[in-house]
Amino acid sequence: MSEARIIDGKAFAAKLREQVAADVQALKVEHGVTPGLAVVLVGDDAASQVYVRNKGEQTLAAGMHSETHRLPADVSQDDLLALVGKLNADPSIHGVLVQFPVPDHLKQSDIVAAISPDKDVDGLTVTNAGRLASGLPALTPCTPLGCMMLLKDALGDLRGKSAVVIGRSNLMGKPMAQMLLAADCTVTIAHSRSQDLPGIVRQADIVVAAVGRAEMVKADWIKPGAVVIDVGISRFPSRDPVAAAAGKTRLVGDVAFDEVKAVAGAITPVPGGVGPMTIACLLANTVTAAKRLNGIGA
Ligand SMILES: Nc1nc2c(c(=O)[nH]1)N[C@@H](CN(C=O)c1ccc(C(=O)N[C@@H](CCC(=O)O)C(=O)O)cc1)CN2
Ligand SMILES: [Mg+2]
Repeated sequence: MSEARIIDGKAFAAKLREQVAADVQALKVEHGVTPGLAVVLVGDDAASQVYVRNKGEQTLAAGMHSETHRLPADVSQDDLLALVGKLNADPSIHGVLVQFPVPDHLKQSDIVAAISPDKDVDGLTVTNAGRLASGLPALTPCTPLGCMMLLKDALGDLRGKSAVVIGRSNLMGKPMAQMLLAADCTVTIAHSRSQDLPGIVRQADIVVAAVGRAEMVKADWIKPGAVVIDVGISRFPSRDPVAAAAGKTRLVGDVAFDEVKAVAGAITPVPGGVGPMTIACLLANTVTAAKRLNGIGA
């Protein structure tokens, strides 16, 4: 059997950003609306700083208004919620998100609950999660939205496919399962406590790994020809000791890529697979929110 097709999320995301930029231009010209995204970063987590900087740069590159609010790691919950309230009320802002993880003294669920569902471009509020689960128009979490785009591109029609999602987070596993269900897949949500995880995964035409354990999914877990989407990002010191000493890292997904690609039909790499889709979908969600807030048909 031939090796898996490598799904190029980086190229797909670049095309999506071009489409978003065209939509933004049309919104400006036809409606005088410039979509605006506000990102709130608490503390100095190294990876979050990179993601937030990329969000700001890509928002501007798409022609949108971008604001980044950096708060100290010891900010109080009240001060953070007050900022979210101000952004909810700001007519130049159509998307509001707080970058995760936040420091331990802050309560993630209360922060999410403070975001206006109309501006919830992470799709995390109970309103948007409920709307997704109910089959109503919703803003939906960016990473699973990106996974769905890659899956539809790889497979076309997903109807009747057996899909296993490994992971049950609000940001990824649960919305991913809802999106696959909405596409008429037969969906199983598995997780680190599932019994016989390899046996469950082996049934799947579509495997989405979002469990956060480096290289956990092995080749003998995969049905030959299955499409494998790897959402994991674990960071390790570079294999080159000189580079490692200089602080260089390498990224590893939840899937043992080198062995799984010999069995799968198609697979996303890490990096360059799902990751770049996250910010591209965030931009797309911000345009969707701007249209809905201005009563413009999406
Ligand atoms: N409020 C949110 N917080 C977090 C989210 C989120 O969607 N909303 N997701 C992740 C972080 N994230 C975006 O915020 C994100 C993760 C990864 C990438 C990405 O482009 N990954 C690249 C590798 C980049 C690298 O070198 O580190 C890839 O996989 O190719 C973009 C955004 C958690 N927090
Ligand atoms: Mg302003």
